[in-house]
Amino acid sequence: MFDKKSVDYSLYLVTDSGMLPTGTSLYSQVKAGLENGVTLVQLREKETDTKTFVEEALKIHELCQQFNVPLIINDRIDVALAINAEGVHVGQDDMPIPLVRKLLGPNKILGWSVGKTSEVERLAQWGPEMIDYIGIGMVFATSTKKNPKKSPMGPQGVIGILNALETSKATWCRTVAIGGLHPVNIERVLYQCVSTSGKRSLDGISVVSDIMAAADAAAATVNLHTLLRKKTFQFVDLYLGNGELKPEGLKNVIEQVKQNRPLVQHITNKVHQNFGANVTLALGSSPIMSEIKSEVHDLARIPHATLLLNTGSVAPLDMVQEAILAYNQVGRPIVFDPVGYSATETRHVLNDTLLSSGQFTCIKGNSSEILSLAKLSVEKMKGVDAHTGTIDKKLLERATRLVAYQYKTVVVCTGEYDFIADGTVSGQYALSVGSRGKTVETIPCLVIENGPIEIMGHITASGCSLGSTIACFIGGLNTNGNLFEAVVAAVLLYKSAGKLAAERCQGSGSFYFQLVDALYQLFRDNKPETWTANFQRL
Ligand SMILES: Cc1nc(C(=O)O)sc1CCOP(=O)(O)O
Ligand SMILES: C=C1C=NC(C(F)(F)F)=NC1=N
Ligand SMILES: [Mg+2]
Repeated sequence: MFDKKSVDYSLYLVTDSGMLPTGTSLYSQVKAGLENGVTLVQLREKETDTKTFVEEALKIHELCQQFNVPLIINDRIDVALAINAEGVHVGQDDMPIPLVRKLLGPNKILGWSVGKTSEVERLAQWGPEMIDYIGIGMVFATSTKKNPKKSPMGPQGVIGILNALETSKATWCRTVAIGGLHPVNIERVLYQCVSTSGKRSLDGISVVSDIMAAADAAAATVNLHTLLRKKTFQFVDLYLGNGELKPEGLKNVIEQVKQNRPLVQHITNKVHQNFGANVTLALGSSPIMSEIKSEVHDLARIPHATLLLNTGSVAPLDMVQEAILAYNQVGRPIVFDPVGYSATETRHVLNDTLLSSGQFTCIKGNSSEILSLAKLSVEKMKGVDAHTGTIDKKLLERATRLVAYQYKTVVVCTGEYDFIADGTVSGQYALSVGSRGKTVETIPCLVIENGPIEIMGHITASGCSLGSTIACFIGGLNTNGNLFEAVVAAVLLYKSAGKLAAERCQGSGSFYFQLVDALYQLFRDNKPETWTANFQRL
């Protein structure tokens, strides 16, 4: 008898004979999968009559046994018992779990579809004898599941389920993600989907169409298997270090920007466009304010191209998502500015949709945007720290660290103080074991206490143009340039220029121009030792 505690959930094929390419069969697709690394199979046939289902199940079971791979039957407990399959997978609307377990006995695998944290709390109450694993989904939109009753949760929704498993102490429960999983997004899912404590990551991924609808199911499986064995997601062609900052580092960043004159594509709001273009020019870089879907792949391929995505823009969603895909595909950086993150439901949904559409290199926001991205709110924390009018620094540091860790990017939280945290954990990921010691508390983080520049808030697009500055500095790096260093340099330069301009100006009008001049001068001088802004490590 096989031991259900030793199941390998890493590459879980769920069948569907409704999408088979001509010349293939259910049997041939499953066989190709098993020969190339599938570790678990689920027979899921919604339209088949019982007689055919049982015949198929017997054949597929016999095949799985040749590879010593367990077979799970979807929904049909009677068929599972009839053929003595290794387990059953049921959904929320199928037979109640305690009854399924009663029919199966203790030694068979029982899997459950889970999409909400309340369902996790339920399974925890049932205890370790009940649910063995959960299918967390759907992660992304998929046409495979007919009339779905739930909407895509994205990698951040998966993190919420992993956190709920920890909170409810369901340590025995294994996890696979499912829904729209393909090579284009699997590394990002494995990289981001770690519980916030760092203790737990996904035990595997589950696919239907990537293999079942593949003309070459063997090649599709090999590709998936390779991604699962990789340990690093090099999502951008930069050095994702562990926060080290070399003494000459800041000077070195600007040298590279001067040398490489990066192209910075701005997809941004109307008010920021002109100022952002001028800031980009002042920083020896070349702006392009294109929102044309059909040229975005060409732009992304221009050497040192970088995307600045500011969601105050009204560019069509499909064009923005194409831009994210284009820059991710060529490993070029994207700076994301989630303007008004949750000020309105519309913005909340739009920003969450974009945040689950690709891997960002840097997220820059003001304190209220970062606090809401971290799902922390001043109100919620008010009881803890009676703060004196300004949001307390501990809360902002925590929020910056959380967002960096959960989205695996560098995060800049701007305001009275600027916090910068590096959640990229060197691009590392691993199945099941979590982050192996890299936690929210231990990722690199620093604060720039430049003192408030009151007048900064009196001109348009001052925050947005910090985004342009960060994009210029990241984009200007040579391959393997230090990402964290470039972001720190950008914020230090920007704040120092702001301070200089505030001293020189006679009002908000001249501040606008003094700021561009100050950026221009400090950039060309490239003497970081003269900059007035400085940082403290946290
Ligand atoms: C079977 C199934 N369950 C889902 C859930 O969200 O519970 S999504 C899904 C279909 C996944 O198919 P594909 O890999 O082709 O996107
Ligand atoms: C609806 C489903 C959700 N998840 C899974 C699996 F990934 F296998 F756990 N299988 C299903 N049939
Ligand atoms: Mg079902």
